[in-house]
Amino acid sequence: MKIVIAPDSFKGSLSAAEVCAAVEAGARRAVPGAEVVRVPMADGGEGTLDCFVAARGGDLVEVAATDPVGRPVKAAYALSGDGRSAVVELAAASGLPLVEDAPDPLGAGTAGTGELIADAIRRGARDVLVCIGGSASTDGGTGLLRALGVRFLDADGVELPPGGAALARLAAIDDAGVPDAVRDARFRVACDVTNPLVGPEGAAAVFGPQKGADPAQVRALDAALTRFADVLDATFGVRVHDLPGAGAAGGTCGGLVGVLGAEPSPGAALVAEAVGLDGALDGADLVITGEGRVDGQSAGGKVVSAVAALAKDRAIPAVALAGGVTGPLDELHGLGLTAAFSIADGPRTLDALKAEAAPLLTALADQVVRVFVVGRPPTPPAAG
Ligand SMILES: Nc1ncnc2c1ncn2[C@@H]1O[C@H](COP(=O)(O)OP(=O)(O)OP(=O)(O)O)[C@@H](O)[C@H]1O
Ligand SMILES: O=C(O)[C@H](O)CO
Repeated sequence: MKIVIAPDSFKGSLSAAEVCAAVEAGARRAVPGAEVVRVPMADGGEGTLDCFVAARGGDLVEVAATDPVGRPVKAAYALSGDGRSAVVELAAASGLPLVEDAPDPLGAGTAGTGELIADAIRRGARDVLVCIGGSASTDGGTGLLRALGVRFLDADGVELPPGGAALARLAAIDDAGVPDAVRDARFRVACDVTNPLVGPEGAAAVFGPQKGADPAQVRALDAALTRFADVLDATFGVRVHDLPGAGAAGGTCGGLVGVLGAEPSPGAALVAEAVGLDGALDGADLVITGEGRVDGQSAGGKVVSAVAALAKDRAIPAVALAGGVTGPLDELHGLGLTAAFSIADGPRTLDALKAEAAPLLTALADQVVRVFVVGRPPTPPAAG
């Protein structure tokens, strides 16, 4: 019997790898001889680099980069063992926490993330997963793109300064200096939100305030991003104004799609692909996934739904184990989730559930796998 364990972390209590270990212990209690494959998962946010390294070997590579306001910062990305694939988290070099002491909503940029990508490409990566969200900037990803050789020019042909506000003066985008290695690379973007680039639901209006923008600055940034989108359209024939997800990380997704032809997708599906979950499911009898709380949101491109969808494709039952389970779960069932269970073994505080998460998870996995085994058709005797 083969069991694949592919959970997200339980935020605030267990990493995805710890969830795997606790579930495996329970599964082995129920079926000591089971083949168990652990595939710690993530949705493009926290923990993604660790999952990638666990699945693909390789290492974290630390780079001296530029923070959102131009200061030096050390940041890491993940490079696969074969050096061909990389995962870069935008928050590492361009995240909002880096500028808590110096918010600059108009001028903050994404250069550091571009420097990490450039380093990965220099080392041979041609498949780059960029996980975006949690940014300090609203620059449309222009800082990132500049680090890869793109130039953003005003009407006099002069390079614009960093930051989103300057894009109000954008007249031309020049990608002639982008090296072949960058052009040859495949970029995929895991976005943390589905907001469009501009307008009332856009990057500036919705996420500008948390980066320090006042209402007048939000209006200025929205107008600047609109200008950016217009020039992208005129230059590359790609319209990103209303593209779902284009507004992620201050419009970084829009810039990556427009200039590099990047492909935006929900994070968990991209991580599943990057860690090879599909292959791990070969011949599996049961998939166990999970996250801190399974709820209505879990259907929206999160780990549980991505795992359930892959399992459904192969007609493998998929069970989610979670700290809390709050319905309605109809959508998740429709996506392929067989059932979801909470680790709670009685009335408990959240703190107590978090403190006891590992042993409770082991006990629950044991019970769930026992039921699964009983419900299986008996294995036919071997031929001959
Ligand atoms: N051991 C636990 N027992 C019970 N509940 C837990 C446990 N660990 C985490 N949680 C709950 O799960 C929540 C985190 O959910 P999850 O791990 O799914 O992350 P998330 O998807 O980023 O969060 P959200 O669904 O709120 O956006 C915590 O706020 C907490 O309520
Ligand atoms: O970085 C941001 O702007 C938010 O996390 C939305 O992507």
